[in-house]
Amino acid sequence: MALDRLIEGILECKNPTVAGLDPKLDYIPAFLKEKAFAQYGETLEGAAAAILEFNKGLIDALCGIVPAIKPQCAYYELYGWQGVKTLHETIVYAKEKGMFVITDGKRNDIGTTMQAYAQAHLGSVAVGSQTPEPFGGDALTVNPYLGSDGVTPLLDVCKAQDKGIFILVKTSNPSSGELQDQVFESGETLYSTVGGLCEKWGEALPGKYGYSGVGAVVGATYPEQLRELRRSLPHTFFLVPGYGAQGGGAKDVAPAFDQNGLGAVINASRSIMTAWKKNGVPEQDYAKEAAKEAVRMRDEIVGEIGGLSRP
Ligand SMILES: O=C(O)c1cc(=O)[nH]c(=O)n1[C@@H]1O[C@H](COP(=O)(O)O)[C@@H](O)[C@H]1O
Repeated sequence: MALDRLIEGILECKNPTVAGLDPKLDYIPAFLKEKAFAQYGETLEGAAAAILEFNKGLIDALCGIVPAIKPQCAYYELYGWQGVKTLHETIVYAKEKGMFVITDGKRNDIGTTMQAYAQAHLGSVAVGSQTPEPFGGDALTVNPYLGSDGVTPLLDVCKAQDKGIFILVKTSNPSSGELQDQVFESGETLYSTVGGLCEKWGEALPGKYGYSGVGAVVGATYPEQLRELRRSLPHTFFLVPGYGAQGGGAKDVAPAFDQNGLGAVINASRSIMTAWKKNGVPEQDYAKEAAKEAVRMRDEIVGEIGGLSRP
């Protein structure tokens, strides 16, 4: 089961974190942009080439330290089809380096369309006698707003292709409570109801460490909800964004973990990608500085939770 592979990567690296790759041209050192623009001009192609080099440098520096990356599709779509090609090339490169890839697409639609998203991001598609993998990520973030028939096509693809999904349960943004904290007549919140569905959907994808292939996204900015959901969702692995740039710290994310220091992977994007700018190091050292920040983040979180152990 796919999230077992993520858990194994976490245990090998002794690091329950994921590096978000949300590249904007502003984050990219001038020397990489100059090289790409000299070859392709100040065009979408030039931007996409600079992003690919930036990502490859980060992946080279982070692999072996961080078990996974999470590219957010929007930052690639921003640069048109050239950017989307870079998304694919980034996924392929990270997988070649042995990293687990969570494609952050937050996709959802009616069943037939969801089937297409599932095949695009986690599966394969028939083209004549061939069945190429369009993107090839290991897991996809998913919006549950359309209900079960928007999710079950993914479960079938996950089962057939050994992939996983992360369902938005309690997101990290300031307005997440507007809808997600609404209380039903039963007294249950919307986010806990969606959490319950994750447990149910996950029965189709059991894993060997007790966590299913249906994970939940719960923000680092809501530590109380993290604690509540960790207790109520024993088989649901958490993807926890909101550490770093959004203000979450090690103490905030600690309630996401179980007694073995497992059960969650904490994401940081900007704080890793832009560490070189924040710390004022020479731009050639951008990847080294990202790795330094990833190690600092790992040590802070592992220190807070008291280590990780194989169940
Ligand atoms: O699904 C996500 O990854 C996600 C869910 C959520 O609730 N909050 C959230 O910030 N994210 C994503 O996590 C990343 C956070 O980036 P930083 O704030 O730069 O670390 C972005 O790619 C967001 O799109």
